[in-house]
Amino acid sequence: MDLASTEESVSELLRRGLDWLTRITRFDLATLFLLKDERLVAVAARGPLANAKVRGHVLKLAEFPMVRQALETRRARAFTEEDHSGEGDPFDGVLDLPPGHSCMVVPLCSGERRYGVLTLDRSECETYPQAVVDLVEVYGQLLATALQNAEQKAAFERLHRQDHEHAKLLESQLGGDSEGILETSLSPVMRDLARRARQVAETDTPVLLLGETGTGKERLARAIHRWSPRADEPFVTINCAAIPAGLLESELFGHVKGAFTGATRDRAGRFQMAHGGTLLLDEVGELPVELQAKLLRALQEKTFEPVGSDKTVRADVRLLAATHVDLQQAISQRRFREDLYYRLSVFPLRLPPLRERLEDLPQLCAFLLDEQSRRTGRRGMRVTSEGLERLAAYGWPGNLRELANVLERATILSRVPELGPDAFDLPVREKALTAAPTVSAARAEKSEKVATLAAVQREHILRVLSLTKGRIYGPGGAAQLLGLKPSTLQSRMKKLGIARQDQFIVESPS
Ligand SMILES: Nc1ncnc2c1ncn2[C@@H]1O[C@H](COP(=O)(O)OP(=O)(O)OP(=O)(O)O)[C@@H](O)[C@H]1O
Repeated sequence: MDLASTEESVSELLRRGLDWLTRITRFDLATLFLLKDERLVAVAARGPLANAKVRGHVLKLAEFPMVRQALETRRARAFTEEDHSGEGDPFDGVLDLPPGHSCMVVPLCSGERRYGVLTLDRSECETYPQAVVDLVEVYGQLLATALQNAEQKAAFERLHRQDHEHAKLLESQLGGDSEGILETSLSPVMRDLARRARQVAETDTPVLLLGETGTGKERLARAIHRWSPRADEPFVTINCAAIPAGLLESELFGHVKGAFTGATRDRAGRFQMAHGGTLLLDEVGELPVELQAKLLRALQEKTFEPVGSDKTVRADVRLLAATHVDLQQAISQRRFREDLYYRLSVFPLRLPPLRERLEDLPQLCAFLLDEQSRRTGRRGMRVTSEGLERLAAYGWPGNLRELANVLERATILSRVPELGPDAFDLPVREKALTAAPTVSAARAEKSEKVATLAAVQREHILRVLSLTKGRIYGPGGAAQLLGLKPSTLQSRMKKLGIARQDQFIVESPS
């Protein structure tokens, strides 16, 4: 037994074990030794002779062949006067016991495990009778079995704790663990949403998650998976907007070797990977029309053919889809199949934008700061009430994702744990940026004071820059989102005075 990890329950067991022994036989000293690396270490002692020196006494097995023999044969034995003179006394140098005193060694073994020995000593010079030795031997067996149970229980609890910690770590890495926030939300809309999500999670019904970018659609999808009977099976996601249209079919349904240039081996698609579990089709509105028919069939019949194969594959998948675009509009523009839409939208769940659930701001900030502390190493960060007021006054076009970014930036830059209003580098125009992209332009037009074209452009660029955290270049950068060349965007920004006035960090390509 690993002494360092000897758990409370084991120590308690040993203590009580020695107490019971007093009812079986007489002794002046009963000592429990546990075996560690061929040495016996005294961990507990009872009786008038027990003292601090006895506890902690160490015996090398090699120096006490009869003790070793008791352990190997698993038989208790009484020491005779002869034995003492041959091998010496285990307590020589520790106790002043008369030569030939009563002594017995009892192995503590259970199954394959050798835990140690129990020794009994009496000052009288009289060998323990065999009947007593037999009785204490049985007692030793019972004690060893109890030790084994306690050890297994401790190991099980340790494992369970580790498992729990692993699961928690994994969840937080996956961005899970926020179901609590969904369900304890102060926003009635969110609470109702969480309730409905839990209900639908129990079924295999497809769910369509709607909401602006960053409102938590993917996070809710993960929660639905975890709440579902498929929770122990894979959760697979695919972002239809992030994969070039030409590769999407093979990503979704897999391909066989030789299906196209570069297909050097068979490869399973996300549908097969998600077999038994859940597949989230993120940005489903971006799915090319040609693929939509195949998806519909995969949904209805649970079968499909990998690219380049005529063999039908079966996959049992619960489908969740998410989009921030208006699919009805996409249908009217013939970019989205109506039959697929109805199939996907059996159970739509719309996530409210952050600006419509500001009552959750304090709880969300606390949650996100805590979650980020693992990454930033800054524990105990909190937003002051003035800081919260400032955050509540902002429109959050990037929703929870933007909030997470703003908080992380503030945490890194702040020297103190309290984040006040000045800690946040929010885009200057705050509420003016609150409306969704197209709405903001429309609103500007409708407004009594009609904004100039430059003002609308400026507002739009600012909004996109705040979404990309000021990044212009690369995939997902502002230039790509706006459909402009980076150099064009930069010169337009210069003209509109954006970079200088609004202090955006504008990265240059390295
Ligand atoms: N309930 C929540 N509590 C805390 N953080 C959340 C919650 N929901 C989402 N977030 C955080 O907000 C960010 C965006 O979430 P998510 O990716 O789920 O949004 P989305 O709506 O799928 O975004 P997009 O439409 O851009 O794909 C993530 O960092 C996520 O961890």
